[in-house]
Amino acid sequence: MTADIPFPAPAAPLAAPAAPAAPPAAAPVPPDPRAAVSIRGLFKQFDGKVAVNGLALDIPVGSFYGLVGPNGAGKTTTLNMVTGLLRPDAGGAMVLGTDVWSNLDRVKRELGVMPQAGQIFDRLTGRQLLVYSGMLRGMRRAETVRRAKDLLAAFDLESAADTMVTDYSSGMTKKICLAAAMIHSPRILVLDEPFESVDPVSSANLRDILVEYAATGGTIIISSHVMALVERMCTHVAIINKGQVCAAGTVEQVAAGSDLEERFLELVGGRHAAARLAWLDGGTDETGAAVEPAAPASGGAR
Ligand SMILES: Nc1ncnc2c1ncn2[C@@H]1O[C@H](COP(=O)(O)OP(=O)(O)OP(=O)(O)O)[C@@H](O)[C@H]1O
Repeated sequence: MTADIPFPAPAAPLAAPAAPAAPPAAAPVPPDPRAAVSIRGLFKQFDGKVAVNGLALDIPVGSFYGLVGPNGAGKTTTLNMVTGLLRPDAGGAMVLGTDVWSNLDRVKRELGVMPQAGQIFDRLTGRQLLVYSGMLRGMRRAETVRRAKDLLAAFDLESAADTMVTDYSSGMTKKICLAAAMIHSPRILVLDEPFESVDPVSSANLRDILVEYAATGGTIIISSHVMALVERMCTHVAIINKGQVCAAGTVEQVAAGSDLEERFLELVGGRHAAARLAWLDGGTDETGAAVEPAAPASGGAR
């Protein structure tokens, strides 16, 4: 157990969130070893630009946790640091009481991380990819073959089981990536935009699989831009903006009696009057004069 290991502090002063002038900042809350994931002071910058800025969050065991935020808010960078794919500049995370960066192998056994399409061996067939993913996790071949069959059926991919993944549609690729993350029955699933490009029928099936998984005590962390989906499926949500958590809790707490999307817009801001793209009507220029179609270039093939 490594619950008492303090997370590394930044070596030099970092562009941490501005502290209020008064009252003095409270003592930092230590990470919670009972949480599925407990994040404290997570910080990452790329070329001097801060992507994640001292982020802290506790994700309870058995929750279906949605991370939402505008483009570039730092969701993927946070998930990459929590899952051991990217080393933080400062701060850290604990997974089921184990510090991520001092026990990476142990932490990885607990996690099922959905790979991105560009991170898989797509010249394997769907079935081969699943068997490979299971065996990579130390599972016996016979067991991986059995589970691969179940997963292919659950994700409606049986007819494409022996087709190379490179020939899958983007929705099918998403599904096989999710299946690959689940084959070793991890206790925590981390899914970056799992429903993107998945058709409504497959989405509904996928939702059922995830809800069933959560009912058995599994924890699911998804990032998504689809607020209605988060509101419908997730038990908890964190709104992330500019590399920090600006609200977190159960969906009801965060929505605070409003629609989650309304609340998101309220907290994140960024709405502005629609730009007038007058030329979109296709007929007039800025003076209101009719726009003539350009004459075809002369000298072309006749
Ligand atoms: N490898 C990288 N190199 C340089 N900058 C990066 C890198 N990864 C992320 N960033 C920057 O960090 C910031 C946060 O990016 P991140 O991908 O974490 O946001 P996000 O919330 O997942 O966004 P989206 O919803 O658009 O996927 C962005 O400004 C992004 O440009």
